[in-house]
Amino acid sequence: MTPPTAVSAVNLLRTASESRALRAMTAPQLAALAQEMRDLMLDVVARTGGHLGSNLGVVELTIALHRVYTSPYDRLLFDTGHQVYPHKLLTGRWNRFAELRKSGGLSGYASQAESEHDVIENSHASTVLSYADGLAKAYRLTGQDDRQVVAVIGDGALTGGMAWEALNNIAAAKDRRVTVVLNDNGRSYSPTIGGIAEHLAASREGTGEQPPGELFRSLGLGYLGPVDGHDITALEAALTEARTLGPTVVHVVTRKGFGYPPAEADDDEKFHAPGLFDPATGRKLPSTGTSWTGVFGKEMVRIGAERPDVVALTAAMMGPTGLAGFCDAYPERTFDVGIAEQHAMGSAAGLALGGLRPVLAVYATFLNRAFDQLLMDAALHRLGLTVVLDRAGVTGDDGPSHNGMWDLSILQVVPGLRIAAPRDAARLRSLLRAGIDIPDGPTVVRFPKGAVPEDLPAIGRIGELDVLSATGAQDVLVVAVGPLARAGIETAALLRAQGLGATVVDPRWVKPLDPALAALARRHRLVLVAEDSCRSGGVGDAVARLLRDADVDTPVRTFGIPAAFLEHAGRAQILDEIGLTSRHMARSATEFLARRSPMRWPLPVSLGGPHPLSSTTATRETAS
Ligand SMILES: Cc1ncc(C[n+]2csc(CCOP(=O)(O)OP(=O)(O)O)c2C)c(N)n1
Ligand SMILES: CC(=O)[C@@H](O)[C@H](O)COP(=O)(O)O
Ligand SMILES: [Mg+2]
Repeated sequence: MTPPTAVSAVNLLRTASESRALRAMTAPQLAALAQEMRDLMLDVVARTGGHLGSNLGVVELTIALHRVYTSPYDRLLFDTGHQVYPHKLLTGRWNRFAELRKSGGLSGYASQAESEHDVIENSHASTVLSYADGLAKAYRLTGQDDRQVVAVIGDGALTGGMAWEALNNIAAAKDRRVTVVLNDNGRSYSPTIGGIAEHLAASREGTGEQPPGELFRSLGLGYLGPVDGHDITALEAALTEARTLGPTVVHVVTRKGFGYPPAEADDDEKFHAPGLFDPATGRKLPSTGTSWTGVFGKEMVRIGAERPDVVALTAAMMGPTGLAGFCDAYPERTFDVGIAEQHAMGSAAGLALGGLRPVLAVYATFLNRAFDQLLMDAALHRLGLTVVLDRAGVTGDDGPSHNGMWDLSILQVVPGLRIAAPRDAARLRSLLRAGIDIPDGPTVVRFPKGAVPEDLPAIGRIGELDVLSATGAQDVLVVAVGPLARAGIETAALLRAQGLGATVVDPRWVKPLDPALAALARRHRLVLVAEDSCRSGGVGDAVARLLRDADVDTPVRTFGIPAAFLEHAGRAQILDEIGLTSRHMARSATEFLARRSPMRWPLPVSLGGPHPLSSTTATRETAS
């Protein structure tokens, strides 16, 4: 087969997953292909958002992988999967790449539905080696020993404990074909921390007392490297050698953001997830408004000045979780533990035992990793620590594994844990402070991704419940959790237009719920609960249980995220699709009440001020 020219080779790759086409390319053609891949990724990610630095860093590595191995017969596995854009371009998705992260378009992570070449969709770090271990065992038991299992893991993901649990097993199985490709760019978002990072740096730079890779050799693993991760020839030589060996680590040294100067110059995060930007200059488009993360970060700096016992922890996401300001102000009181949420929670328990007041900030979806530590290390010992869950609720574009939709369900069963869901910046600041002030058990404060809405003042307070509005008769009690307070208000307005009265409350603390909610519910004909979290076992179910336990038989309708993996799409689109909007809630209530019986007793007057109805001649209308 005559070697195609660079352009025709790219065209060939544009239409088919042709590792043969790749193998036929000459070095100049491969260089041209690599450049075309970088140009395309830059152009698209600048417009769609997504991951840039990590993908720019693995272009040559991915080309070499697809030239040495034959995917999908050989399995190419990628940890976290945020660096699979080159893999997608080389496996027949070049012409779809412009739809990256768009609804119905390409996922920003691996996707089995997109391609037989894709395996791990989870986007949660440090799992790839466990898949490799299991796959290799399966191939051994099913007589498919000739299938190579290649696991690409970043130096950041290698700081996750699960990776070492897997390595412990892989190292012991000399007869299984697992190649670990360690993509070492020295960074997670920011520089990777800890002894592992220091060992890798010493291996990269040939410094330190130990020979390169001693950490792996000492486990009985093979080690090849360090290899220049931007030299396709060197990469292919190492990978080809690794194919002939037992379980081996190929230590590949890459540069995050390689080939795009603004990314390479970005000392903070190397354009890890830069948002939208001008590809010509690298200038990031300013985000609109203040973010929830920003409000949290600023309040932490203020709290840090007032409370010298407050310390902060992050799992390799100092910037993304808003702790960079606290770290700048109080570096000795800030701990980046690597991508190690379980250890972060355990270390926070130790810090609390030592008399300090830890605040651990993680994305809500990654809390799942540290559930047992929160339960058995923090709650069992009634330790005063606060877990701040950013990206709580539907995030959308990052696909099913990134929605922060499980915390309000799994945390319901943690004894003594208190959970706050602020509806706006003012409540975030006050609830964060209240949470940090609770000394005898863990607290959680959760808020969504993106811009924080305007403050939404209460018109009254019943116990812990903020009353946001009370209009008309006592038909519907809307319990709106966190930022869905605004949707709750809108629901009440829509109900009013139907001649139905509604009371909207924000519980602020969703665990434990204030028992006053049951008494309030008793006075209404229907309770709606809206939560930006999974319906199964969430706040809605907790409200229903509270009412049952109080012998209140007012029906409860819950609105939240279904227990499903939601395909990637924008947040607003997803909320509409799952019916988590005021329109859906109002319609559901109206239809329900249209089928139901008469009114209940009048709303209590003492709402902390004249009942808004006292000044109007609201009529007691029942839905017709
Ligand atoms: C359990 C978990 N925690 C945090 C994250 C957020 N996250 C996504 S990519 C990343 C950094 C990964 O660093 P590395 O593995 O070195 O890959 P690189 O981006 O450097 O290629 C982090 C922390 C995650 N995906 N999973
Ligand atoms: C891969 C990962 O876990 C994150 O990088 C993800 O992209 C979400 O990040 P943001 O919500 O900050 O965009
Ligand atoms: Mg890295």
